[in-house]
Amino acid sequence: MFNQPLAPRETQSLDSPVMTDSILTVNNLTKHFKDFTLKNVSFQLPRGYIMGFIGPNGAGKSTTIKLIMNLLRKDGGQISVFGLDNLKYELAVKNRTAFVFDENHYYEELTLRKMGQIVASFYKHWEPQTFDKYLKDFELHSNKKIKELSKGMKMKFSLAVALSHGAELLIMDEPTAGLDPLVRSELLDILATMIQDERKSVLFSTHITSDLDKIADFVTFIHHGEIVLSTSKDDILEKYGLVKGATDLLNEETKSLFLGIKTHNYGFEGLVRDKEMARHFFNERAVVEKPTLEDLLIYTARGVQHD
Ligand SMILES: Nc1ncnc2c1ncn2[C@@H]1O[C@H](COP(=O)(O)OP(=O)(O)OP(=O)(O)O)[C@@H](O)[C@H]1O
Repeated sequence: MFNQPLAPRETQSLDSPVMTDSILTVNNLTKHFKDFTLKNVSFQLPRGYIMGFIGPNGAGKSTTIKLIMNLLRKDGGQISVFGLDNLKYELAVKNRTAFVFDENHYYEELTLRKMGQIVASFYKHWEPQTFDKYLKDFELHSNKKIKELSKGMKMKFSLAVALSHGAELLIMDEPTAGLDPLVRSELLDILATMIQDERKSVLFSTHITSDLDKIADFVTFIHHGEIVLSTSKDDILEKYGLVKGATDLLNEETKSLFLGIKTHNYGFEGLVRDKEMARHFFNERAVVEKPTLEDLLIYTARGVQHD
């Protein structure tokens, strides 16, 4: 069912949760910079799921996210959030969206309580009790100043803010970058809990693919400003295959089966889109295993570079 195109319902009611299957639809999004172009980026995030947005450094993840949040001006395409155009209904979209990114955008000298009060005034549906509950759960003392927080604590504070205004869509740009494994694991648990409310969705950009192995339902992979694939994680892990064999199996014909290949002293490893086809083709001569998302990222990036 995950691969079916989801038709967003263009209901333009602003406050009530819109019953649409797709909470975020990006269609043919284009942005030109001097040395980089985001090319016709399209994907859909269904309501109630977590999507990992992966790609190597400079692939266009932050640019796409900034365009969704209207922090950059697009050159073409459409973005609809909750079935609403993100520019035309910017305020309504922002009230229902939480944005967490890997930079501190709070006043260093303020206490968490004071900062919370200021942030509260930006949102229509601020929930003070929820905010206090998260500060407590995350062991953040409300009388501490922002500048006294560690990187992990700042991330938790951003998350407490993000989760306290009834947002249905949580967009996180590299939230796990620079966090220790314990805090990363806590963050993933929080997201998994959040998603139990089936109205909520998370778009999560990262190049730490092991985080996505644990929690993502969908994966959208961007490379050189283009979407390479956008599908359910299970679909990728079931269909794609990592082939391992002796180098003498490689010739012009067999090489064309691979999205990316790495050769070493003992043989080769390569990623194929169709595991069953590779099993059939190589028969007993090669081993075909389930890839990880990291394999997918590495081999697809290699393959595309070598085209
Ligand atoms: N304001 C800008 N002006 C010019 N070029 C830009 C601007 N913002 C981003 N770029 C370029 O766009 C490309 C994509 O950058 P982007 O930040 O979207 O990548 P990313 O996938 O988020 O990378 P990373 O994982 O390193 O954060 C890069 O080549 C970057 O130099």
